[in-house]
Amino acid sequence: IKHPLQNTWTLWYYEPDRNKSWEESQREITSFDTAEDFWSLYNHIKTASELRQGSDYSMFKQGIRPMWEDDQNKYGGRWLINLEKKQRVTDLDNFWLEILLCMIGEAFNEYSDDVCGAVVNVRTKGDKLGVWTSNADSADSVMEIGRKLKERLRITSKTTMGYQVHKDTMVKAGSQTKNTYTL
Ligand SMILES: CN(C)c1nc(=O)c2c([nH]1)N([C@@H]1O[C@H](COP(=O)(O)OP(=O)(O)O)[C@@H](O)[C@H]1O)CN2C
Repeated sequence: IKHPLQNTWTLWYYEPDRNKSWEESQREITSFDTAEDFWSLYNHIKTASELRQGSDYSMFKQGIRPMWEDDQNKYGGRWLINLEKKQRVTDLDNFWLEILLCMIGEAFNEYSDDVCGAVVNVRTKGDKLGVWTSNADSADSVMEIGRKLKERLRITSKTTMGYQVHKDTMVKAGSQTKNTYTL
């Protein structure tokens, strides 16, 4: 039999389309709830570094849409990892896979329930990885999730990680958003 996961996860794909709104451009691909089905999906699709620039993958718990406005996201924020351009070849795909495995493997111990999902933004100006949590005010939860991420991704001080509250990002989208926590 297949190995069941604690949660069901949904993969979304975003590609910019001038004829559609941002929300309409978010496409739900498929959901899975076993380790085997995760791997067959992962091995079937392009890696993040193979996507067109401007595209995103998002993987969220089933029922949570990959957007600030979702009830599960609106009081939360994200741990954001900004990559250097050259890290697309060396780190992007490894970091993204490691984040996916942390999530489906519930690696954040008692704080795994606060994890909503993760987003990878493939951008000319530098790729970004975000892990979204549901409550920006739970400092211990946010910090423990950040610490575990840093550990599992083996992120050194070279790569910065900051936690941004979605409410702040929404109003400052495009310019620099302040980090409420940093690691
Ligand atoms: C419901 N709704 C409209 C809505 N809900 C959302 O949740 C949401 C958006 N809109 N986003 C839009 O994408 C632009 C680029 O952000 P980016 O994170 O791709 O980053 P770049 O500026 O492309 O690097 C954002 O400026 C925002 O317009 C982003 N976003 C998460």
